[in-house]
Amino acid sequence: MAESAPVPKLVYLVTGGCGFLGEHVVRMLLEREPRLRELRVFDLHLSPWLKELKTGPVQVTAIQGDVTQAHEVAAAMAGTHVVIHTAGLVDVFGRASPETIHKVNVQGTENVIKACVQTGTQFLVYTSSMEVVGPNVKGHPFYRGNEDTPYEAVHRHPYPRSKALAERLVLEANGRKVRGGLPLVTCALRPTGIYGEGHQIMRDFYHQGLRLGGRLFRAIPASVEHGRVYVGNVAWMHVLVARELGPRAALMGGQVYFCYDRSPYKSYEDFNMEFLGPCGLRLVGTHPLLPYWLLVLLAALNALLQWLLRPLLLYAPLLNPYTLAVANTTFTVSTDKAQRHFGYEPLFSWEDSRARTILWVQATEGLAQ
Ligand SMILES: NC(=O)C1=CN([C@@H]2O[C@H](COP(=O)(O)OP(=O)(O)OC[C@H]3O[C@@H](n4cnc5c(N)ncnc54)[C@H](O)[C@@H]3O)[C@@H](O)[C@H]2O)C=CC1
Ligand SMILES: C[C@@H](CO)CCC[C@@H](C)[C@H]1CC[C@H]2[C@@H]3[C@H](O)CC4=CC(=O)CC[C@]4(C)[C@H]3CC[C@]12C
Repeated sequence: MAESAPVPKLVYLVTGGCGFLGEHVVRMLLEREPRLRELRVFDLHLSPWLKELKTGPVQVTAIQGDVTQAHEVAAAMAGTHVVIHTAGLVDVFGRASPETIHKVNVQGTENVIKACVQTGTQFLVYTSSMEVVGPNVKGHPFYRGNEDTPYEAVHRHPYPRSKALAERLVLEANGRKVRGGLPLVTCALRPTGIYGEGHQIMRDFYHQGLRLGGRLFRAIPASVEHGRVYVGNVAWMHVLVARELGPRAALMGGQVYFCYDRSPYKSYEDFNMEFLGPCGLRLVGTHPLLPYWLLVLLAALNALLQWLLRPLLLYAPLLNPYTLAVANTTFTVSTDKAQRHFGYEPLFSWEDSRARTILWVQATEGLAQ
């Protein structure tokens, strides 16, 4: 007798579902999670593309809400089976205050955990970050590391600090009893630098290159490798984890997984040129054009200007002491933990990931910045 298709019965909620990664998670769930009955998309700002999704077989519910408001989170989560918590304030440029970053990333995560307990949601997947590990303030390289590689994770910047605190809360919550008496099963995914369709910083570099007559200038030595992962593969890992947390709770509960695929190890700038090159940009210089001490000085000057101008305007350039330190420190991942624990294989090859990203960069040409 032919096997019948599974009856869709699960309710998922994706926080931050209108963000760069969140949108890919939402679309991937609709494409590849046959057990889905309802998908709730929770975000501070709802995107217009959500309307297009409402015509399929899965009920898509858009919920405008704030993770820092416990009652809004609890109301949205009532009756959900799985929550994928991607919402976060991704700010390493000094746009938001450290207090706001903490509030959204840590308190927001605390609210999601509390809501799981209160409403009986049994599975929580948290989008953490490589930044939870490093690069650390000492600039130690992390070369082809895995989840068990010893590394001195010391942070001073509010963003990595908040992600580390939030990740700890999520992992500590594993096993806590939720409403109805079942244990909460949690796990954290740590993407390295995500790229792909919708990546704002890539778009910024592209427009900067266009303004500079089709050129970008090398600032970081080509020998400094930076881990990158395609957004579609990060989304796929979230979908798989959410699916496997039930059957493999004993193995996966309370675990962390780096998000990885077969994207090549390169410097941040050389990697970006994989996409920006075919779009007509050129990276000038085989070595950094400015000496490192001058970049450090410029980054410090930017930080000072940001502070001085704050009462008048928001000055938040890409270069600051923190972004320079991250870009200038080798941080690469080499692991198969996700493959061993839940059978993850990248859904998109490097060639596909590259081609999709190039198409997207080309399509952004002429768009307002
Ligand atoms: N972009 C990257 O390279 C990496 C990102 N991550 C993590 O992935 C997650 C998603 O990041 P991206 O998609 O890049 O950022 P994003 O800024 O594009 O998306 C974040 C989403 O969260 C929403 N959000 C922010 N504050 C909220 C609040 N108070 N209540 C409800 N929703 C709120 C935003 O409206 C946005 O739609 C974040 O948790 C981030 O820390 C981790 C590693 C790398
Ligand atoms: C010195 C400049 C010369 O061109 C280059 C500056 C590039 C930086 C803006 C980026 C270099 C590394 C990026 C970070 C990294 O990919 C890890 C991240 C993980 C996250 O969870 C959030 C984003 C980010 C901090 C990412 C931000 C941009 C860079 C610092």
